[in-house]
Amino acid sequence: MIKIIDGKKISAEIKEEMKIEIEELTKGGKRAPGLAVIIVGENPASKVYVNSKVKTCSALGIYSEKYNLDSEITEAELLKLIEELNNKEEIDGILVQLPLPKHIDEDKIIEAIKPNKDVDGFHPINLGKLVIGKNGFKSCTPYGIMELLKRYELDLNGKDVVIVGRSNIVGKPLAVMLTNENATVTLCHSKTKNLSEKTLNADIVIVAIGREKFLTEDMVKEGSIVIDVGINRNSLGKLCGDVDFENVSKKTSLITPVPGGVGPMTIAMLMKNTVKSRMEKI
Ligand SMILES: Nc1nc(=O)c2c([nH]1)NC[C@@H]1CN(c3ccc(C(=O)N[C@@H](CCC(=O)O)C(=O)O)cc3)C=[N+]21
Repeated sequence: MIKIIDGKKISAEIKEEMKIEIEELTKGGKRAPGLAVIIVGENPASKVYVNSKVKTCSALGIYSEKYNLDSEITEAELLKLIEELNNKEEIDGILVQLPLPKHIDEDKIIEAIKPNKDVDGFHPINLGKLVIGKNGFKSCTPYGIMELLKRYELDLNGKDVVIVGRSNIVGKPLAVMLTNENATVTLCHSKTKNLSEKTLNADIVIVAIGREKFLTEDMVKEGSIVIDVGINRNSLGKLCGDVDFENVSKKTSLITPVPGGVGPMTIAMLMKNTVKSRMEKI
């Protein structure tokens, strides 16, 4: 029998816990947490994610504002909106959905968000705090993966973890988080030599590169744990991860599915960061 790590179930539990926390806050006469979500342009996938974030907010009692901006908006106009939201009392978190159109500098936008409202955890200040082990916002996807491992009571002490993919929003921060929990991390990427040799020796393999069926069964050790961060559409338009689930799952002791694995955790941790931001102002 395939043993899965059920991100959908765990994210539902986390959301339920937060809902109660928010109810208590507002019952005490305090303002609810507030999240502003900004989307630029008409990317259909981005729209789906943004709508799901807004829906989750309302299910939990989080106040939200959604800004649908035209793809032609200038960088200066977007910066102006961020500045307004930085100064807006009822907004605790600001999320600018990525990717942005090419004429807008993503780094500049991220850096304009006040670090104490950067619930995505993408600002250099928050990434820096993570590296030195200080309290800041953690990027939602790696944070969600850490929470999954924790709630499945998987001991990371001295474990060999291989991450494939070195993005600033998943691979790199995840390598730091796992290191902070005493795992031995190997961060692999497109220039890595003998990748299979590394993944075959790993207790845990985490793949975040965005290529369907990239991780195959000949690349994993019997009894290992596999975490799939990929979100791809296959030729039939079906959502799939970076792992050849059908075959890899025959060897793993635990594996995350796509959908229903890491994805729902990303949204849950965004909500968690928004609540944290609110609580820190009380
Ligand atoms: N500033 C910013 N922050 C983000 O956090 C961010 C972003 N930009 N740009 C795009 C990526 C992608 N992302 C996902 C969130 C939830 C699911 C999710 O809930 N997935 C479901 C399925 C959803 C479906 O059916 O399409 C699942 O895996 O079960 C997936 C992907 C957040 N992102």
